[in-house]
Amino acid sequence: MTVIEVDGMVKRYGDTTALAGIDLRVEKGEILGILGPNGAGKTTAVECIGGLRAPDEGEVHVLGLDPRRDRSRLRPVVGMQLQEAMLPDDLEVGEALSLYRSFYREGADVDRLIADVGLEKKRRKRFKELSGGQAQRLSLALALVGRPRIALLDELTSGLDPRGRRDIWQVVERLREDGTTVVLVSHLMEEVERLCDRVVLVDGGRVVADDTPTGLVDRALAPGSRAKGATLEDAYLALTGQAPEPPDLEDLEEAR
Ligand SMILES: Nc1ncnc2c1ncn2[C@@H]1O[C@H](COP(=O)(O)OP(=O)(O)OP(=O)(O)O)[C@@H](O)[C@H]1O
Repeated sequence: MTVIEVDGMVKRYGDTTALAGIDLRVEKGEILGILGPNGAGKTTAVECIGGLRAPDEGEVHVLGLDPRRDRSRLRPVVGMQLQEAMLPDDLEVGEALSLYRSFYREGADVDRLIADVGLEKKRRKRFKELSGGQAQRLSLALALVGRPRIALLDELTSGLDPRGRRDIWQVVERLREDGTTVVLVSHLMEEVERLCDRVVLVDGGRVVADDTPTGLVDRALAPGSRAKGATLEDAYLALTGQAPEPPDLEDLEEAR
């Protein structure tokens, strides 16, 4: 079952075309990674899917509904982790989660969620006292507190230490076991290789590749490259035109 359908999505900010016609499908229970250089349009795409922004052109459907027009119907089933959570400065971690939990008829166990994201010792800390990584963990917990059927996670683990990253990967793996559909934006190839069933590579506001992580390596590089140790990062750099230029043979000859 297709839960997210995007057709020809265009978004402009003044003179800047952030999305130049994006098509995207996400199936139920799938973990889709969105990769791409800074400014490629990843956050804009996720914000349009989550109903925070309206595309200028094209169609977006989530569970067959319009994310903006049907926002109140989608709110209980779509959880969004944003790059920057906005909470009152003095709200404590435990209070914020209990408050958000109260918005949902059925939701996560707050104590369990706090433990899962590694915030047990910060339960009584106010939002303004959290470090960047702690605020990031809280924003993920807030996205998941209503046990959403679809989780939109923007830069899931950026700013987290290696331990924190692994904690959060386990949280996402549990979402997979529960059948939650996940869209995650990431710059970490290790994260995408570990978690994602499929990767959409966005560059310049367009989808330039859509494949499994291993399929992407095969597609981007010469046959047999994977056996020789080529990685998703190599494929990413090749597909986005960021791979280092191979040395010019004539220059090498001259240097000898
Ligand atoms: N609110 C805004 N007003 C004007 N321009 C914007 C706005 N938000 C994004 N843009 C521009 O739209 C383009 C896409 O930005 P977006 O944040 O979607 O990219 P991204 O792929 O998520 O980047 P990053 O990896 O740096 O987070 C960029 O050129 C950016 O400067």
